[in-house]
Amino acid sequence: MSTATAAAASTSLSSSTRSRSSPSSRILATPRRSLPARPLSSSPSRFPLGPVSAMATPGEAASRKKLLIFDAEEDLAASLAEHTAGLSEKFAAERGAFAVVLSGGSLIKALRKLAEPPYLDAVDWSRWHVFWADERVVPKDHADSNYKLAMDGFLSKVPIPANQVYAMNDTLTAEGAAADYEARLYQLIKNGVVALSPVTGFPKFDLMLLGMGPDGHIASLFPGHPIVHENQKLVTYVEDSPKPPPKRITFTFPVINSSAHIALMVTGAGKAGAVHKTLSGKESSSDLLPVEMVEPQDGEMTWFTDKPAMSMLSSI
Ligand SMILES: O=C1O[C@H](COP(=O)(O)O)[C@@H](O)[C@H](O)[C@H]1O
Repeated sequence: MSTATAAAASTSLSSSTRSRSSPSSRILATPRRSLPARPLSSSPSRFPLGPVSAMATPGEAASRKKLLIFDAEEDLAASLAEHTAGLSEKFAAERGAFAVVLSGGSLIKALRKLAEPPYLDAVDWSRWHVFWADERVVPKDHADSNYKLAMDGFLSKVPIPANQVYAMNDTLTAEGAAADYEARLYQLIKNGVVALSPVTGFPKFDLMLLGMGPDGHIASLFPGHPIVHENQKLVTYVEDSPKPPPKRITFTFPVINSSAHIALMVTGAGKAGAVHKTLSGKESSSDLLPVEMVEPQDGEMTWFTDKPAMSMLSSI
């Protein structure tokens, strides 16, 4: 486990099967398919990837989930930085680009260690292409802008070429901005900056960094909103978000679930209810929360959580 110093518990999850094993590894479920551990690159890595990533076989459809629970936020941030830097190195070596998707909210603060040594100097930032899972339809310098949040808290501190940071066009309506972002995404798929999933036919981002709201929303996909069922478009929009501001654009579930890697950062007691509903394994008669619909089709998912977020799961 890559977080040995973090006093983190590592748990592999699958929504299809749940069983118990030793308390040290606390494996709740077996992966759907067992793939041999295999190095991804012959050159030594500066950022050793954890067991989930090391087992991935590019091009093969395998869905894996891993749960990391941290005692301290510092350790979560360190692990998230290591995870991201390792994937950056892997994809830069494999395909010459690292297409990474940011969210807004508390995630950005948790990325801060990437802008510090050793990552600041060691990461090849020239390979990064940065997107947003969702954006609020406000000017880029508005306090509610996810672009501004990421720029102030992270992007301004690392040398990513400015033309590789794909912000929403803030001069358009919500509908127009979603269509514009989707058109630019199609162009970047054509150019090979973003890969295409052979499994789903949707764009396959190298890393999708997600947060989750207390209501179980991810990106701007809110519980009970019809856009959670969008299955054609890459990017859609809402004009009635229950969380302000009301107008937002968002990647759709087919895009999110086609990612090669999803890192979902969920911390705090306020999120324990949604975490419990998602991870307890109990059948629920109510509709699925958006977070429960995160299901990688062609990749791997890692939860970065803390004890307060896990507090309603007494058996974990
Ligand atoms: O509104 C949003 O909320 C979610 C969750 O934010 P958090 O502060 O509770 O972590 C965020 O992931 C999303 O990008 C944002 O637009």
